Order: sequence, then C-alpha cells, then structure tokens
Amino acid sequence: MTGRFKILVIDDELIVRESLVGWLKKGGYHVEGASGGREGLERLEREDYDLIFLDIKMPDVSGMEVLKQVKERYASTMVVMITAYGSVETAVEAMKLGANDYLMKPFEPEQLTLLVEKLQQHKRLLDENLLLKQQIATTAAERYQDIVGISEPMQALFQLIEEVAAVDSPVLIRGETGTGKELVAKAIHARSPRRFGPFVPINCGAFTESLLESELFGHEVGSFTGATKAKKGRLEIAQGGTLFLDEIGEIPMKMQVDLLRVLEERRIHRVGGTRDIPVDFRLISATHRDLSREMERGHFRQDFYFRLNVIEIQVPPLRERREDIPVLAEHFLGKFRRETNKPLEGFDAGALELLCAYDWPGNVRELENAVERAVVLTKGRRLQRDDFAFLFRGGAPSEPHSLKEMERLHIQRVLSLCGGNISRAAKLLEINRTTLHNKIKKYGLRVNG
Ligand SMILES: Nc1ncnc2c1ncn2[C@@H]1O[C@H](COP(=O)(O)OP(=O)(O)OP(=O)(O)O)[C@@H](O)[C@H]1O
Repeated sequence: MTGRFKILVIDDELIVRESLVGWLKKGGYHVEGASGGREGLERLEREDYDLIFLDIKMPDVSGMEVLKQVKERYASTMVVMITAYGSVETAVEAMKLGANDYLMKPFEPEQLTLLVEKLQQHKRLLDENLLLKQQIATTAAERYQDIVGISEPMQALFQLIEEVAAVDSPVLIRGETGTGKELVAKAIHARSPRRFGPFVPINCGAFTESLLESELFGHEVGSFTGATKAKKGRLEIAQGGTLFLDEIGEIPMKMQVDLLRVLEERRIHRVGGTRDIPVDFRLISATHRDLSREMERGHFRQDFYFRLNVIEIQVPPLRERREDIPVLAEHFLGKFRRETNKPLEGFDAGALELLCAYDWPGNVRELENAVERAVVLTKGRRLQRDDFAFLFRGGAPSEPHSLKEMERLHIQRVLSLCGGNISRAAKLLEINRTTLHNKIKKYGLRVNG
C-alpha cells in the first residue's frame, strides 16, 4: 500500500530535503525531491503525487505561490508546509489557502511517520468519497435509463421512447453506427409492458446466411451435420419479450421472406422441423443503412420494410447534438476511472474544446473509446488536449503506430474502400464477418461508406 503513495519534497535546503527524502524512503514510500518551487512545479506537470512537503521560504518561487498553483491545478494532492520556528503565522495562512498541515523544523522521524500515516488515511477516505460522488454525478436530468444526453434532440428522443414503449408495434431505429441504437431498443423494452420478458438481441451482420437462419429459427436434431441436439432460436427465446434485430440491412433477401412470414403468421418452424411453434415477441430492428436506397438497389424487400417500419425512430449523430459531448465524456471518464482506479480529476478546458469540435464519425462509441484510450495512456491528473491528439492524426500517420493502431487504420481504410460492405471487407481482410464485426465495435469504426 505504502509503495503506491507518492511524495514530493520541495525544499531548497539540501539537508532538510535529503533527510526528509531519506526518512520517507525508509518508511517504504515512493519519494522524490525538488530543490525549489520551479523544479517542484515542473515535476508536478510530469507526475502525480499524493502528498507534497513544501518549504514556505524558497528563493525562486515561494512556497505560498506553489501551494496556490497546486490547489488550482492538482486539487486532490495534499500539501504539508515546512516552516521554521517563528513563522507559524505563515503556516496558518497556508492552511487557510488549502494546505493540509504543517511541519515545524526541526522535526523528529516519528512525528513525520505519524503525520504521513494520518494523511494517507485521509486520502483513502477522500478517494472513497470521490468514487461515491462520481457514481451519483450523472443525475437523472442527464440520463434516461442508461442513455446519457441533455441536448434537445435527446430529450425529444426520451419522450418518443416513452410513447413508443406503451404500444406493441414494430419499431425501426435508424442512425449511424455507434449512436446508441441498441441502448434505445433496451430502453423501449425496459419501459414496455413486456419488460418482465427477455430482451433478445441478435446482430444480423455477424453471421453467415445459414448460421443466421439457425440462430433465428433454431434447429431440430439432424437438420445439418453436427446438429446433435435440438436448439431453440432467438425468435423462440424472445417469447413474451422483445426481439432486437440489429443491422437488419444485412439480412439476406431469402431470410427477409421467412421473417416476413413469421411476423404475419406468428409461428415458426425450426430448421429441419415441421412442428408449428407459436411465437410472441415485440420486434425492434435497427440499421445504419439507408434502407430506401437498399430497396432501390433491390437489396431489401419493400413489404418487409413496411412491416418493420411501423414506427420509426431516428437517433441523431453526435455531431448534431454537441451539447451532449461534455456530459458523455464525463460519464465515460467516470466509468474508466472506476475501472482503472486512476485518480483523474477531469478534463481541462482545452481537451473539452477539442472533443466538442471533433466530428465523431464513429459517434458515441468512438467517444467512449477515445476517453478510454486517453484515461489509460495519460500521465497527468487531468485529461488534456494532447491526450486526444490521436483523433486528428487521421489516415496518414506521420509517426509510428502501435500494432493495434495500424490494425484500426487498416480496417477503416478497407471498410471505406468497400463502401461499408461488411462481407466484401471481410473477404479482403481474410477474416470472417463476426471477427470483422467485433473489431469494428472494438475500434469504433465507421461502416457507412
Ligand atoms: N447516449 C448514450 N449514453 C451513454 N452511452 C452511450 C450512449 N450512446 C451510446 N452509448 C454507448 O456507446 C456504445 C455504442 O452504443 P450502441 O451499441 O447502442 O450503438 P449502435 O448505434 O447500436 O451501434 P451499431 O450501429 O454499431 O450497432 C455502447 O457502449 C453504448 O453504451
């Protein structure tokens, strides 16, 4: 535990500095020394410290000035002022400015140990408190179910979800990749009379035609080689609940006919079976494709389209609701802070400005990935503009990239080359569609052309 507690001693007096550093090191703490205010501030720029011992009197930048800057920029770092006998008043002044305690020269090692232990305890309590605050930070006003958003289009969307949830008609959710279509589908289910039934999602783009058929309809024993057991399909599993067909635009024409029949007759046959099985689910589907164009091209059946699209919901792209960017960024920061246990304080103004200016072709998923990456890689306490510089590096990297990044860029290029056609891109990349799909999700890539 003590190994992770980091201390910086800022004192221009060599003897005081070295004895403090020495004692604290013996206590098992990670300690560094700085010989003046300026050097101390430079170190703080580069690294996080839990505690600073700070001499009040220093020739270059005074202890009081350093204290002010620390409180402004690294609010959660604790500060103990080091003061000479006779200048207690200044120490008290410093405590008014936010110092946690003071240590009067000369001091004994025991005194020091007790003080550090007390502050360590204090820090633990603060961290727990911070965590609690983060957990309740995203207030009800900012989220609906699990959907975070304060913009007008999102407020209108929440209202629409509420209305749509009350009826049982099929819903088609449209929106670019990563806009939160699945979250919307889940929210509709969670507010609907079917909420006690299952929510069964299936990504139609992630299977080959025959696998998709068996996933949806299930199969009987012996219906194909390897079918040693009968299996329920998702249409059956969704009994009493909601079936969510994601990437409906990827469904092959023949299966569109089969599904259309199911929606009309409310009965299915498993693959290889003859038994009529009644099904009862609400259908929500989603697509990032322009289905009217797909119909014109002869890739999507009109009758099927009308069946799906009884109620249509559009989820706007993130660039059309930029007010949501800061709240979403904070929301994801909270999430990844909890996951990584990094004591991050937030975004600085430059970082937020940059996030709000960026166009987010991969929408909320891309923002989520970007915040995760910044949280993992940052060396500072606040996420800064530089932590998001990778967003603007684009497809022409001028500096070496990690293997992961090369993969991300390569897949994005191939996807654009194939105009967003997943099957074609998967073929070119020599991976299967499921793998490609998972990578698209993982990297928050754009699929639509
Ligand atoms: N408004 C939001 N609030 C919080 N998280 C969000 C929001 N919108 C999207 N997300 C998150 O972004 C990610 C992508 O969302 P989701 O999978 O719902 O998008 P999608 O539109 O269904 O994407 P695709 O078209 O690629 O399937 C998820 O991790 C989701 O939790």
